[in-house]
Amino acid sequence: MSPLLTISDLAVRYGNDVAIDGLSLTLEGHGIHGLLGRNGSGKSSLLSVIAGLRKATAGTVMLDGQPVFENEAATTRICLIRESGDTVEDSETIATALRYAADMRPHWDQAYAERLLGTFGLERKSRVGKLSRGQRSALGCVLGLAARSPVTLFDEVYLGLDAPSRYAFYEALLADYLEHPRLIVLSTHLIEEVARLFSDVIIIHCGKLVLREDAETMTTRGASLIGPADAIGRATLGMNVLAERSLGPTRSVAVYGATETLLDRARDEGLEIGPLSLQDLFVHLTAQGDRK
Ligand SMILES: Nc1ncnc2c1ncn2[C@@H]1O[C@H](COP(=O)(O)OP(=O)(O)OP(=O)(O)O)[C@@H](O)[C@H]1O
Repeated sequence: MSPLLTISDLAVRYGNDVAIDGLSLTLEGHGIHGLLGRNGSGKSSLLSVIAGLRKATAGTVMLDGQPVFENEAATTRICLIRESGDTVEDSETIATALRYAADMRPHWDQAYAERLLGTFGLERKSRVGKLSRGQRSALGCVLGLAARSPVTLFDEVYLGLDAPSRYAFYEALLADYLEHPRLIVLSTHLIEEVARLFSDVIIIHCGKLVLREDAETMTTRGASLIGPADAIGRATLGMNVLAERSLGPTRSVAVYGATETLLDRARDEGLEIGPLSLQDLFVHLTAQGDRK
């Protein structure tokens, strides 16, 4: 059965610090969801509440209609791999970490885990406490992928991984997802590197949901327009202008929610129309608004 994750009016506070502020979101079926947000926007807090590791201050997280917090039936179906790489005690070996994961994870694939160790150059007998930061992250990738959990959450797992290892992770994730579709959430700051993996994108800012859109729609709705300032002014009437910049008489704008009709108007004005990358869209959408 494909999972249904329902997050309703979620709030997470640490004393007076608001990490998540009335966020509602439904994730259904299979997909690789990109979770984007600036530093301190609440990604890790959100993921740890989804995984049932932290109690929400208010609101609920339900998996297939059941609350996840203090509910083993739900939490065994959710695997969160955190940026800290806190998988097992430092004194344990990688082999032990794999054994624990095999005990905890009903869909664990030991042969796949062993292959992934080879991919990331990890040794079964190595002590976790002696791993470098990147090797710790690689172990997190192995544990998260081989768990094959119906809901798999990767929270900035790439920290410390070098570029070849990050690309190996992306390739493994995509190949394994295609063979074993599941609900994956990947939080990342390396947007351009992973954008191609996302089936949809969730952007949060100051603990609130700013945008949730499937990746394909997102690329068709965003555009950059360049041309004379007066023509830009006429063409962008009715468009959602996220950012603008002037260079002498020329102006460039980033717009979101552009329909074909509006873009036709921009073409008629002789404007140069280009794509808006996910990274640019993210930067513009999260450029304003300080946490209170
Ligand atoms: N244990 C904690 N105690 C107090 N405040 C916390 C704690 N953990 C997080 N916060 C605060 O909650 C807010 C959200 O933090 P969170 O770690 O969820 O953000 P994030 O989006 O994962 O950030 P980053 O991208 O920098 O890792 C921040 O303001 C942070 O200072």
